[in-house]
Amino acid sequence: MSKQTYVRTKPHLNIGTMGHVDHGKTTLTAAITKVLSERGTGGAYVPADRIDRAPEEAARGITINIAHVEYETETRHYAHVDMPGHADFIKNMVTGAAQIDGAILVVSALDGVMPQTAEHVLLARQVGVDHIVVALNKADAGDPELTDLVELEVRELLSAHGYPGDTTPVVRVSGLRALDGDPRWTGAIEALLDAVDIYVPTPVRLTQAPFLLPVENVLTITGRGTVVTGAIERGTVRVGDRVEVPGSDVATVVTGVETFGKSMAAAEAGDNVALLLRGVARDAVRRGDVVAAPGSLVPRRRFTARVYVLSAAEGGRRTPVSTGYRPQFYLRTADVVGAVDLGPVAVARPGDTVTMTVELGRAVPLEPGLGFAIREGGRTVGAGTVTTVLDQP
Ligand SMILES: Nc1nc2c(ncn2[C@@H]2O[C@H](COP(=O)(O)OP(=O)(O)OP(=O)(O)O)[C@@H](O)[C@H]2O)c(=O)[nH]1
Ligand SMILES: [Mg+2]
Repeated sequence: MSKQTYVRTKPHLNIGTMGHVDHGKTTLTAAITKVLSERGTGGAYVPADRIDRAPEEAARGITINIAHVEYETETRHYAHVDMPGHADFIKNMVTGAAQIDGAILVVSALDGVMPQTAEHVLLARQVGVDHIVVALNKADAGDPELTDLVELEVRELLSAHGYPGDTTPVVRVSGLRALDGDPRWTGAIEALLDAVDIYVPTPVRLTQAPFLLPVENVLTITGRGTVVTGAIERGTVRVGDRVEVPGSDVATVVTGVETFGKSMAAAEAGDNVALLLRGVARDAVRRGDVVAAPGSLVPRRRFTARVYVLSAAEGGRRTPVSTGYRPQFYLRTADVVGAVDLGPVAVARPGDTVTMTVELGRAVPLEPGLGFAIREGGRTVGAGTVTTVLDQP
């Protein structure tokens, strides 16, 4: 792969922008890279039209999924995923959020809390994003008193989902005006980044555990082979390590490790990487699989879970679900159909929290505490946590 080498000098964190469609996530992401590239702490300016470029084009240039950009503050190296706001892209949002250590919730000061603002906060809570910083964007165009109301509304939304809404940093920004170089607004971007540096703690990484990488994307580099990308959930990996894809017959050796186009001697939990796998066919591994240390885990199909069924007001179903219901389950990067058994209760109404047994259509790595989303017909209808992993029937 590449000749440049990544030198680890600062803690690495994964962060992302989320929020309703058109509230300015991509513009803000571009503005962050511009302000930081001018500050000179590290990372290059990535214009919005490059952040939004299609993954197919990125694949030609190899390495990480295009929605990721990297930048550095004085104290940290960040990989930033710009999550799409449109409802159709919640699938990507779930994948993105599953691997971030903190999120920047982008809310337009002109529009306030909108349906996907609320849905993203709910999903973030569910997939284990513990720290959210709010960017009240488009503050250049908003009336200050209205913006105060929007701020209150966002704080209430966060509190309603178990975040500390009263103490969450809320920073008024204008991605657009910061891109123009207006000092008032580049200063606001600096304030936002300071809030992220201070408010989002450096997570404890499980570097000693057996290696596990949930596969986010699979690419082919002509002449070199198959590359898988994603954020390492636990353990470490280096060139020459043996790995497998549990539940498939893929058992191979890692022949390249990269992050953002730079090769790495060793990658560890939290790092966003591309791994080159020796002799693996493109279709032998797919998004939703995991690459793991040999023999370290066995995929399972059945589990019990505590599940919150979203109310109609939250964008969920209007009618109850009952035993036999077969929605899609989003676990790590996997998207699998599952049959629901509600036991003696038999029925769960929108707004209820229930215990259920789930039998997935395909085995995936499961463990107590793993969060997941339940979707049906393009919308999120539930959110849950695995409580017990059951043996295969
Ligand atoms: N006035 C003003 N307009 C902005 C600002 N930031 C973004 N916009 C405009 O809002 C529109 C949407 O911006 P994007 O950055 O594409 O929004 P997004 O949230 O990434 O949209 P999706 O990815 O489709 O969900 C564009 O027309 C931007 O120019 C801002 O700070 N102030
Ligand atoms: Mg966007």
